Amino acid sequence: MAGKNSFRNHSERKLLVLVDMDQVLCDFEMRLLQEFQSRHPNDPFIPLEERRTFYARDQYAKIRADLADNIRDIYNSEGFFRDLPEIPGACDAMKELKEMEGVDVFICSSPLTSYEFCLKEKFQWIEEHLGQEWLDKIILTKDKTVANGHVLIDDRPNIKGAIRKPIWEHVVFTACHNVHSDIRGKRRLDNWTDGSWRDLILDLQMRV
Ligand SMILES: Nc1ncnc2c1ncn2[C@H]1C[C@H](O)[C@@H](COP(=O)(O)O)O1
Ligand SMILES: [Mg+2]
Repeated sequence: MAGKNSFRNHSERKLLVLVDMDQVLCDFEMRLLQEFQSRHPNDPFIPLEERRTFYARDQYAKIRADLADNIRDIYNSEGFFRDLPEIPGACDAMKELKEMEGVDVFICSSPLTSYEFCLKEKFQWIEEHLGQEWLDKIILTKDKTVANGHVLIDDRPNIKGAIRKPIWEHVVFTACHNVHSDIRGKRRLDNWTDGSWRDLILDLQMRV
């Protein structure tokens, strides 16, 4: 009988890896801060090492309500998602993952509800940074708990949705806002550059 952490119920024996975009492949927080400082040089800002909430606007709202509105205006602007910088090593790791035997990798991202630019620009970012063939590897959903996979690599510490116990193991990708979060026994992946992601994948593959 399959145990709690076993993946034996899956019909395919490939490891299905879901990878988030914002703050895992692309640096949402750094660009948000740079743009905020450039547009509002006289307003207080939150340095990345002092970020705590998942949504930046929630932390800015505690300083002043209008700062939260300014933050939202930035990520709703044309070009914001298209021009996000890459998290170091992310694209090389994704390309290597895609070529790994016994691994199938998908990008799993939640678009903003105000989708005017965000939706299209997520596709543009993927095409520019990873290549056209990755356009077939995109799962865009407001509810990641309904996505099927063995593992979801995502910076959001608490991922909630319609399914109370999602099928995937959530590996928390370390980000400025979650360094101090209580992740309750979940594993972390700190970066794409020190090679530890390969150990994680090997470990997960042993259980497929
Ligand atoms: N740190 C963030 N502050 C505000 N909004 C954010 C942050 N990270 C992501 N978002 C937005 C942008 C995305 O469209 C959605 C969901 O992001 P995801 O990385 O897929 O959980 O929230
Ligand atoms: Mg994210």
